[in-house]
Amino acid sequence: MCPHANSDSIPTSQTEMVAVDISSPKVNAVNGVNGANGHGGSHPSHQQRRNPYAPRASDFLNNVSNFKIIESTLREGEQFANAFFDTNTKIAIAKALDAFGVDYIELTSPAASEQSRRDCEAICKLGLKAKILTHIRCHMDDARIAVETGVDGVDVVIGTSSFLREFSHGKDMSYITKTAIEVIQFVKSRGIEVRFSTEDSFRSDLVDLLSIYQTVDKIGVNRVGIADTVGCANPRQVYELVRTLRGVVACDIEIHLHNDTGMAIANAYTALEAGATHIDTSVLGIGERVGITPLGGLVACLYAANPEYVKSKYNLPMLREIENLVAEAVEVNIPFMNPITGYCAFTHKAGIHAKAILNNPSTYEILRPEDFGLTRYVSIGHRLTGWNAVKSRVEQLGLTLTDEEIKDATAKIKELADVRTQSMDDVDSLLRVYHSGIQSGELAVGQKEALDRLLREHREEQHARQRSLSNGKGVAAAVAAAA
Ligand SMILES: CC(=O)SCCNC(=O)CCNC(=O)[C@H](O)C(C)(C)COP(=O)(O)OP(=O)(O)OC[C@H]1O[C@@H](n2cnc3c(N)ncnc32)[C@H](O)[C@@H]1OP(=O)(O)O
Ligand SMILES: O=C(O)CCC(=O)C(=O)O
Ligand SMILES: [Zn+2]
Repeated sequence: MCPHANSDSIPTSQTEMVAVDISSPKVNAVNGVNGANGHGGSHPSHQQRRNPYAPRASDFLNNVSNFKIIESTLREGEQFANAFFDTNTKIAIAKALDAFGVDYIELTSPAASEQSRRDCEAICKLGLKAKILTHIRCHMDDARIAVETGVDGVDVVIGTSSFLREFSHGKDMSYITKTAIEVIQFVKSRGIEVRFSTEDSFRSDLVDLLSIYQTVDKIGVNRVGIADTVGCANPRQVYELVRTLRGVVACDIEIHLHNDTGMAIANAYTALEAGATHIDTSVLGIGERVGITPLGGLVACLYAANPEYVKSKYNLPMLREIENLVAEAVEVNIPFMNPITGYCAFTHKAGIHAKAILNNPSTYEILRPEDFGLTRYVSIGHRLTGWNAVKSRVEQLGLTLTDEEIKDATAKIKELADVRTQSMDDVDSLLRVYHSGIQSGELAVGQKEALDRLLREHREEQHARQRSLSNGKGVAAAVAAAA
């Protein structure tokens, strides 16, 4: 079972880990989770004052708390090797993204296939709050088809690196500029948004880039786009290019970042710091090769910077549902280390962490699971556990033990966990046996042999009960068969 089941109950079916759910209001109250401890930052300005690394007033270009997401699961995401989205799946994904609150949804080119065109029209007719874009080559044939679909805007792209000019479309910069002007003016004449992007921007000549961006800005393009098509850029390069471009164009700046070297989230964050206004994402990052900036990872990163802004803009508890929807559609699992929704994103294990987390989750959490509709866990059935975590479980079970007794029981858990990880049931049984031994006077702190005997007796009793239960079932089955 995934530990993030959105429930207040203590999980019972985890086999690998004993986990204490510390999300219940009672425990929260006891540990002051909802108190004025700074966790999750209900007052970001206060947090920022205390954080020397927070954005400064002098970072006047910084858009970390003022950005738009262009969600491209239904365009870039369709380029993921496993992706095939039928019409209903596309509609379900578009509706879910809209309910989550993304600003734009980008769709595959209607020139790709007849069904792609029909799907684009169908999604435009849904009446979503998000603006619908489609993505085309810098070519009048594609533009003519795109403007007839009912989209709110068209994203136009063409390669500007020498690689793509030579081996993809074979056009030089003057042809590219001339065609870009023609396409942009045509789309604008239809009264819809238009964006112009250079593919493979980070391997393109800077003078070529700035020159074409300046030209399209002058003729009134809504946005220009930078694309790290091969995922070669690092944060410093992203910062420099966006910052330079910010000084050259007046229009909005979008950025599209591939994740070939694992930089896509960091690069997106840096782009916002440098003045980018729009970030392309896809759910789980799916796209060509290893894909682009993942929606969930970007949201985690931007939430960490300004939780109140991100909470007010997006329906965060929907993230898990959207990721499950897309993961199922493309037949992949959610990676265990996925930000927010990874299997153990909010599970704390080592005793030192557990103690501090129980006192104040801010000690080891930058994201509040509650804000994402998820649950925090402290895992205790292992040899790295500590008596503070065990004490929390003892209290959840409603048992009364002194600190000295809890430390004694913890030593036993560690001894057993040195052989194998203890399940939730194993730890609970041990604590109950320990407690009743103390209550009955059969056990005192440090009496290892007495504890071993009580545990042995408990196990034998359980086996006997199981045997009689299965015998009972056998008799019932025989009676039923005879009848
Ligand atoms: C980096 C990116 O992800 S960009 C977006 C990628 N998206 C897609 O490719 C959408 C899906 N693609 C398709 O369905 C098809 O490739 C189509 C319909 C776009 C074109 O199909 P075809 O006409 O059969 O051409 P094909 O795919 O073999 O080659 C691409 C053609 O577009 C040209 N081209 C490539 N990029 C561009 C561009 N940005 N602007 C204009 N023309 C371009 C190429 O020169 C080539 O033209 P050619 O037919 O004269 O050789
Ligand atoms: O249109 C864009 O900006 C990006 C196109 C694309 O997918 C890429 O270059 O990787
Ligand atoms: Zn891409």
